[in-house]
Amino acid sequence: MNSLTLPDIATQASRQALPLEWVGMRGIALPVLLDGQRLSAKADAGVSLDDGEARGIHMSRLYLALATLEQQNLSPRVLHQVLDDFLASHEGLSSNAYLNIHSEVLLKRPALVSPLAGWKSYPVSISASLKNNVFHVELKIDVPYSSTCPCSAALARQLIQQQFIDDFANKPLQHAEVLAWLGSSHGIVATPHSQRSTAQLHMHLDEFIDELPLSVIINDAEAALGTAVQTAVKRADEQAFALANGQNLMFCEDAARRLNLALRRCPGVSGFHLRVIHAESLHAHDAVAESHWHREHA
Ligand SMILES: Nc1nc2c(ncn2[C@@H]2O[C@H](COP(=O)(O)OP(=O)(O)OP(=O)(O)O)[C@@H](O)[C@H]2O)c(=O)[nH]1
Repeated sequence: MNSLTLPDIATQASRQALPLEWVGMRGIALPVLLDGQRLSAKADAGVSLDDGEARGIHMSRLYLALATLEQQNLSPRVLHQVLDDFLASHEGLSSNAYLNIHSEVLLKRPALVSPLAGWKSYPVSISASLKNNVFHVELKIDVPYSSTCPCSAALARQLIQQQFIDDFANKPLQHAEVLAWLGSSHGIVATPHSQRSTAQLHMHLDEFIDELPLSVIINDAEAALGTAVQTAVKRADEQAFALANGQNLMFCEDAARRLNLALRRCPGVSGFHLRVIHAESLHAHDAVAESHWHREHA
């Protein structure tokens, strides 16, 4: 039997008395409940070390406090509770606590026409902090979508008009001939370029909401954009997607403005910063627009 007590380095005095803003662990593996789904997540947990004389914080106490998140759906209230636990276990050492959770939400999406459906994953990060008793929670979501360049579409249409002039000028129009011409790549000589695009949504949430408004935000963002990327696709779905893109031409500025107006109406969102990235197929660089908003308090 070992009668020696375990050395506890954390309780020693620091050789250099200096407070630290953030001390903790990053990348802790954790199963969480998000929107009723059990998901694999990574957590970053930390506190400030205000007592500059103290050698270290107690990492295990932060780690153990995360167990709450295995059982309860992630909500501002539960995040607040975990941050309270962080601080209660570091009384006299810390006044600020931080928790970030990174995961991917899976949503089942129906096809546009066929009776099929498939899964889409959305990267999600939740950042909560308790600083000098002020609680703050933010939510980041990435939403992928398709964007077709309106300028490219107009230029392509002009080329098609020019081809029509070349082929039909001074000729009586025959319905069957025009129909065949419209269905040929000889007639429709040019197509606009489209790109897979991403909306990076960074929202500040009301602290008293019961649950994180994940699906609401994703659904509203996709509805505002109009051309969400698809999952299961048959030809009928692809044709409907081509029509949706043709009726929904957008520059990155258009996408940013639409999202701004949609997010303002989302319940539980008190402010946001959004960035849309159109990964151009015209260029090797991206077209990007950003916008932010904060609710005015009466
Ligand atoms: N503070 C700190 N601890 C570390 C670090 N790296 C590893 N640890 C270890 O984290 C472990 C848990 O620390 P504590 O939470 O203080 O463990 P403990 O003293 O058994 O737990 P309590 O009795 O609750 O204080 C210890 O074995 C530390 O050595 C580090 O960089 N800083």
